[in-house]
Amino acid sequence: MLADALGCGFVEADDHHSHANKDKMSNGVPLTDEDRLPWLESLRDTIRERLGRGEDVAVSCSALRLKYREVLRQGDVSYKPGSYGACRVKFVCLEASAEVIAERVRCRAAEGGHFMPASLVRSQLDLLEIDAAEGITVIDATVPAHAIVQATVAQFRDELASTAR
Ligand SMILES: Nc1ncnc2c1ncn2[C@@H]1O[C@H](COP(=O)(O)OP(=O)(O)OP(=O)(O)O)[C@@H](O)[C@H]1O
Ligand SMILES: O=C(O)[C@H](O)[C@@H](O)[C@H](O)[C@H](O)CO
Repeated sequence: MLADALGCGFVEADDHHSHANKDKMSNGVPLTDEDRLPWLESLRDTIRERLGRGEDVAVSCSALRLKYREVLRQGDVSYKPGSYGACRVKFVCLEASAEVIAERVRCRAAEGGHFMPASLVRSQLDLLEIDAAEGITVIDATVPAHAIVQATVAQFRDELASTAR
């Protein structure tokens, strides 16, 4: 929905996970940083390729830790570590309580549509870290999806305009 609103391409980060990573998560075992590195590098390369072609892209991704986001920010070849504001790779954090998130994941797992069990939600939230200096946009994810998109686009238009090349 966000990609449509921005008129850009879309990449689902889960499509970049190896079979081994997906199997691990299906079995209720959290991934390690080592498991995640090749996945993040693959996403970084995809972002780099798209930006290199002059395209924008929206990526849905559990970029939980600052060091994961630093890999993704390298998708902008001009990125200097720590210069968050100047980076073409922007993040939006969809915020909801642990209960709301676990319930959504449970519903989705019950529909049989996803490898990720609700039992892993706690380990994901335990890893989530956002450094205030990053200036990440935080959006309330408990409102309807179209309102989330609207709020995100409003934020992104300004931010993207300021780093457009
Ligand atoms: N704004 C919303 N209001 C109510 N339910 C929502 C909202 N957004 C998503 N959901 C529901 O939450 C579940 C998970 O949503 P979705 O698969 O889009 O999340 P996701 O961020 O892609 O998850 P993951 O990163 O774990 O794959 C779905 O069942 C979806 O219908
Ligand atoms: O880094 C990870 O542990 C994974 O990317 C997970 O976060 C899941 O794949 C995601 O939450 C389901 O979409």
